Amino acid sequence: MADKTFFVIDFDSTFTKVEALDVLSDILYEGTDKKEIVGKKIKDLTDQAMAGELSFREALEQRLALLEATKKDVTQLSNELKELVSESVKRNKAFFSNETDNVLIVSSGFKDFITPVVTEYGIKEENIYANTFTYNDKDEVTGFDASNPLSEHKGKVKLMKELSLEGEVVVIGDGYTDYEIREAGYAKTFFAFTENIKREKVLAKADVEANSFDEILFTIKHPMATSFPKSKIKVLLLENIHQDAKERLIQEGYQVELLGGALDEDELCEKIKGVHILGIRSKTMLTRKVVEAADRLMIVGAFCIGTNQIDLDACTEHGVCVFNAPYSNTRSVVEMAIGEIIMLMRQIPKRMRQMDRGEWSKSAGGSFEVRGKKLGIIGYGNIGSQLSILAESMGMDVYYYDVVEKLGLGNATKLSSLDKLLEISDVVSLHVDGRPENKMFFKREHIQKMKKGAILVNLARGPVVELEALQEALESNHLAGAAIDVFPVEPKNNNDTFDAPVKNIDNLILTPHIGGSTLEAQENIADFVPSKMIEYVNTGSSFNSVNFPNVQLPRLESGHRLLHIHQNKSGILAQMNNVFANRGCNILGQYLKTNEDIGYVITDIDQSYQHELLEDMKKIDHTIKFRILY
Ligand SMILES: NC(=O)c1ccc[n+]([C@@H]2O[C@H](COP(=O)([O-])OP(=O)(O)OC[C@H]3O[C@@H](n4cnc5c(N)ncnc54)[C@H](O)[C@@H]3O)[C@@H](O)[C@H]2O)c1
Ligand SMILES: O=C(O)CC[C@@H](O)C(=O)O
Repeated sequence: MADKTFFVIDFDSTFTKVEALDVLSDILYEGTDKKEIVGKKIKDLTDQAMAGELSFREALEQRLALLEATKKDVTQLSNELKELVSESVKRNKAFFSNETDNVLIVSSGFKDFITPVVTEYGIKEENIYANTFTYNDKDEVTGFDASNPLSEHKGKVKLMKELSLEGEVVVIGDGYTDYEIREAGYAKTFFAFTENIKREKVLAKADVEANSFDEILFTIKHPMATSFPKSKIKVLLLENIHQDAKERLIQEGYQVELLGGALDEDELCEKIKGVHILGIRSKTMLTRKVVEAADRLMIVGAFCIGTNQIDLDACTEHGVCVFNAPYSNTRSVVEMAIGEIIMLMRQIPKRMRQMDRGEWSKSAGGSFEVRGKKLGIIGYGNIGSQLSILAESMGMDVYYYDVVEKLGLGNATKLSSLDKLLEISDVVSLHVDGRPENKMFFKREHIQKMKKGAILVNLARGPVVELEALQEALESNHLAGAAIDVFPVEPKNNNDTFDAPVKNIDNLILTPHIGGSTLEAQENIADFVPSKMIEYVNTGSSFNSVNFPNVQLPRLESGHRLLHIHQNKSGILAQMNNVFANRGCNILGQYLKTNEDIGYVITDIDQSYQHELLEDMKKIDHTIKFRILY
């Protein structure tokens, strides 16, 4: 930023979200037939003038002729406009008062309603350049002061020439008349402000498009630039994540790239550079090498339940917050398990294969109802316990085994021995999580301990079952059937080929990891995970994160929020509070939570603080990441 920079800011659709004369027309004609007709005419005239298609004076005259306003209406207008100030202007209130000598409102609107709005932001009255209404003795608006250059065609340019500001000038606005200042050489940079409206003709002329004041301050490296602008947040979504997720994140203002399959480690190390938010499913191995190659990564979203594909320790050490969707696809998995259990008990896969081969085998041999059969569930978590309810409602006797204490639902019986469960169950269904200790958890010895003629279902994780042993058990008819949805090695995408140690068995169902692949589940996930990501970006809330201390935060109403992630060492909070004390900073609220590895401190502070405070925060010992929100 130059030593002296002036900020020339437009009012309508820039400082405020709206065009003031549109609002005035609504006030005047509310509840009458005229509201729509006059409103439309006013809007058309405004758009034509803003796009440079109609001279400003003509547009102004025609618009005022349509409005029959009084001083009282103008006062009502400014009161309404106070509520309609652009969000990013509100967020940066401190900037306007800090730069009070350098901020100029240059508008072809009217001081009569602009002044009460902008002076609340510390903008000086003498720095407001705009038209003024003329009134008759009944306080009715009769027109405008025609000697004001801002009422003329190219009025803003004329005014800037008269002002001849000494310093660098940045002009910020949504209209063509704002661009004309830059075109005439009275400004160095024209920011086309698109937070409220995007005018293509104006955008085409812009030096920079800015969809918020945050972005402007960030771009010019203003010392008060704080929150990272949303439009600079890059999101990479892999593995065909549902389109709704992409749309949700785009709506939030992020840049989003969506790719079909997974990437391997080296590809991902390249692709992840500059990415702030990564979305994956079960195929992407997010290794330490990838996390270390990520130079901007803040958040990882697993658009599924399992997070075993993610090096959570590496993420935590690097201050990357990981979310998953722990419930969104559980029902889909349960329904698939139920369907497969019935199919296998009735030998349907075998019958289908026979039919394909032209064999007609109408026989009840080896086919059973599920009613009254014993279902043994291993892993009684979100899926296992839901399966328990549905299976019981079909008349199955449910038994379960879990490594932690779990309350049995319905009439399910808890077993404290895995062997006991294997010994009695007609169907064994695996629903354990993918923790490293569960690799090859269900081995040959467990398969052999299963009842003769029993059925095995694995919709949990591929490495959990010793598939070679399963193949032998199926070939020898020790087991009557199996359904396997997950495999130790799975293809990266739908174009890759697949092979597994278990195959060519009549009563076997193999599926390509689709337990959670229903449209309902994918839509639920596409809603849940982005909402967590957005909440973390906007409020710092880590609630439901799988690796961060879970902190649920209130929305920030005023003030600034400092988010500090550090290694969990003693004395960090004391250091932090010393910084606040030394910089004379008023703390509005503070939250601290730690886990074994990291501490997460959130401090809400009053907006008026010395900017050097932010640098001090980054220098605190063992800091991993620091960011600010407002
Ligand atoms: N096939 C699919 O498409 C699909 C879809 C969703 C989930 N999943 C997988 O299903 C599994 C279950 O998901 P969830 O949401 O119910 O998980 P969860 O974390 O809610 O439940 C897992 C349960 O298993 C228990 N457990 C872990 N190791 C165990 C062991 N060795 N012996 C006995 N109990 C053990 C845990 O204590 C926990 O209660 C996970 O592996 C998940 O990744 C697969
Ligand atoms: O959809 C996926 O890729 C994974 C589904 C499932 O394994 C999960 O963990 O939720």
